[in-house]
Amino acid sequence: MSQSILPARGRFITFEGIDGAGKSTHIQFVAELIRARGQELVSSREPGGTPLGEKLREMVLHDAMHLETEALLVFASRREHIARVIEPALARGAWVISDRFTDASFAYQGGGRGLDLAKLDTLANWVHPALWPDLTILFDVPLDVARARLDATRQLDRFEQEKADFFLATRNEYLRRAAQEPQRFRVIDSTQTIEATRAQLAEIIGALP
Ligand SMILES: Nc1ncnc2c1ncn2[C@@H]1O[C@H](COP(=O)(O)OP(=O)(O)OP(=O)(O)O)[C@@H](O)[C@H]1O
Ligand SMILES: Cc1cn([C@H]2C[C@H](O)[C@@H](COP(=O)(O)O)O2)c(=O)[nH]c1=O
Repeated sequence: MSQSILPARGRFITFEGIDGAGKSTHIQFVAELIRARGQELVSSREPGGTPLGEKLREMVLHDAMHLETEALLVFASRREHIARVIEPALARGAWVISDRFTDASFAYQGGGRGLDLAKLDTLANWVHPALWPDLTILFDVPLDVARARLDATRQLDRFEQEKADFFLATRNEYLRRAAQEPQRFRVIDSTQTIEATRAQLAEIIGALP
């Protein structure tokens, strides 16, 4: 009788933080660290990561909508992302890094917009009952630092135009989740220099089995 040997499941790593915290700056660096380990890597983002998800992203970032519509759209994008990108990649042994995942929904829709966290739990349990990141790297900065970085660089989308109390609540919800799940989260002080952050990231990725 022949025995099939399945590839070991890949790892799923997510990056989180308020807008301007610096996560996008560091994702390419982490991707290179992982590829240097000889791993196949899929680098993606949310909302987005699939053709349909990217259309939903445009709506979520630019069109005014009810806060529950916003939550449903980010989870619709996520459902597609998991089915078409994340699960197939993990199943064939590839590692997946995603610029944001469900922690962003808890932080932005829950913390920032004030949507009942129990509704977000329901959506998360429906859309991905058995999938959570193996590691979540949270880039943490005070609001004034994030705001100065954003103002210096770009045209602001619907979230980036929000006021300080929105980002304060978003950041607090991220930190609350990180404190609740210390085994999954690594919190990086993103007020450090880019070089110091890179050194910390190299340590974190290097320590992964
Ligand atoms: N440690 C740092 N020190 C100084 N500037 C930084 C640091 N990290 C990032 N920046 C700068 O801040 C700006 C915003 O960074 P980045 O785009 O990575 O933020 P982000 O968290 O991905 O934001 P968003 O989620 O809105 O895309 C960039 O111009 C980047 O060069
Ligand atoms: C996944 C997800 C994202 N958001 C928000 C957070 C950001 O403001 C944007 C994405 O932009 P980025 O600069 O590429 O990070 O979308 C959200 O509100 N809820 C979510 O679940």
